[in-house]
Amino acid sequence: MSAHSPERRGSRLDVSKLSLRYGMVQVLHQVSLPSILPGTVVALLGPNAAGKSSLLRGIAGLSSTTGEVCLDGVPVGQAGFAERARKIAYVPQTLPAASRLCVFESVLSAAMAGAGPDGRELRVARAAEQVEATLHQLELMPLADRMLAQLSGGQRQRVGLAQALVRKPRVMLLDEPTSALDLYYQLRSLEQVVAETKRSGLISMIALHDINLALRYADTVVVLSNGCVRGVGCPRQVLSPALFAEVYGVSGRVVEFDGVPQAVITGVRAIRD
Ligand SMILES: Nc1ncnc2c1ncn2[C@@H]1O[C@H](COP(=O)(O)OP(=O)(O)OP(=O)(O)O)[C@@H](O)[C@H]1O
Repeated sequence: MSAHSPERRGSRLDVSKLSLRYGMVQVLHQVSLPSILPGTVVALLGPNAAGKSSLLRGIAGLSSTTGEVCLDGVPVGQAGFAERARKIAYVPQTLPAASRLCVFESVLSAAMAGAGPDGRELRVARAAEQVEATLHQLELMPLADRMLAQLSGGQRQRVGLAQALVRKPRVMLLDEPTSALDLYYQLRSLEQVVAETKRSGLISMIALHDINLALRYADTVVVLSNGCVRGVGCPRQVLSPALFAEVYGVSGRVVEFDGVPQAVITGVRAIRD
């Protein structure tokens, strides 16, 4: 998958034959992806129940899987859960509302979790600087002192992104990070993710339902259906009329409008099972 020239070298991510089951139900079937290089934004697409969240959780080590997830050729499972969590940040769709922390404290605790082995005072001072920079970057400073429990769904979702970015992971797994956001913050948040991905050489894998956001921001798309990969590669090539029909059950195609690729969906093709 596509490479860029990040300021800081990141890690290559390899996902090989990843399978996941919940009880008797097989949800992912030997999912393998081409190597994902540092500085790549991957959009993870597919219909409801395709397995997008399961794949992200499997890569993060939050669900038990078979197969292999490697960073620079080393299986991430070998390093233990804490080390894996330092390298791979997973952001669920919604942060739990029940928290006694304010925004600054919640992002600070994420930064501390990702901090290196320096003395505690130094770590806190450095982490606090990083929190401030991240809150500025995501336009969250006005909310810094607000309690998480008092935020709107969209505000909480933006704080979740701040918690991931501040940790400076190698891989960021974002589960529908724009589902609660207005149009402005959908674009601004993904612009920040793309900028940080390129600047730091991390890998961002983003589950999305909005094809237009994928077309606008992703270097690569992975399309899942029934737990299998149905397409992977350059968004404009993968998102063909045949794929819209077969995977989503709709008639659609990608056109260029004012220099921006857009999906035009003209209708439902067939009633899906
Ligand atoms: N904890 C669970 N226990 C049992 N089955 C589950 C569990 N979580 C997910 N599933 C099942 O796994 C399948 C894949 O779900 P998953 O959440 O990964 O899909 P998704 O592509 O993220 O869907 P959506 O777009 O609707 O969020 C679904 O059939 C779902 O019902």
